[in-house]
Amino acid sequence: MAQINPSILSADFARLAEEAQAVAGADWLHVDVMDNHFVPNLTLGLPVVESLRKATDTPLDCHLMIEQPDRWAPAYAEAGAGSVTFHVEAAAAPVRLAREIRAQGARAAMALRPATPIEPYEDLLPELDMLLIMTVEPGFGGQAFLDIMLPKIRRARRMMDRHGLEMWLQVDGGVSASTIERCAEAGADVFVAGSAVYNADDPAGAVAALREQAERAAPAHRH
Ligand SMILES: O=C(CO)[C@@H](O)[C@H](O)COP(=O)(O)O
Repeated sequence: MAQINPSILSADFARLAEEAQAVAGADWLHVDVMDNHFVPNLTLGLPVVESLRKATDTPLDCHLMIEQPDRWAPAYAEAGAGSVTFHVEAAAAPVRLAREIRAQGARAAMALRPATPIEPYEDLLPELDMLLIMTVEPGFGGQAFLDIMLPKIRRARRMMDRHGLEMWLQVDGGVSASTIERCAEAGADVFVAGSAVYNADDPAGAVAALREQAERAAPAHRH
């Protein structure tokens, strides 16, 4: 089942509650936390996540693009995020961190920048509920999809299947009506979309259309 997670990075930050409600049919709301160190951009932190939690029933998928995720990630789970993603490039102890996130009752996810290979982390996969393969350099919305990431998505899905893991495979960056089918064919099942949703005249309609496209393109055995 394909899941569509609109990224509020492309929303109007002065109207976050309304913007969250505009995509009430989404599976998760993707919340990009950036610290201007791990990536060259600064967005929001724990107080905003706490407030968003109260403003919407859609579960929050927090993507931490920050240094020292070992110190901060469990607090996002405590603040009400249903899923917390840390970057492996920034984590000091990814296994311990994934266990701490799960111990707080959230799903634990690990993200890879475009240049980070998946192979060294194969043994970590059972500790995770989701793997995020970035399909742009993290930091900004509205960038062009990197189709050179498609082989990595395919390899990741094969690896998960080989280990018999039910975990989710998320893609983030440049996901739109013209790229989502290639991601779904390659094995992704959770799709973050910022500009493709929030720049649309009808954000809720864009979520539904993207989901339908992804469902249609998914390999038959994944339906
Ligand atoms: O994490 C990021 C960017 O670093 C993303 O979540 C973007 O917000 C996706 O935006 P679009 O590429 O879909 O416009």
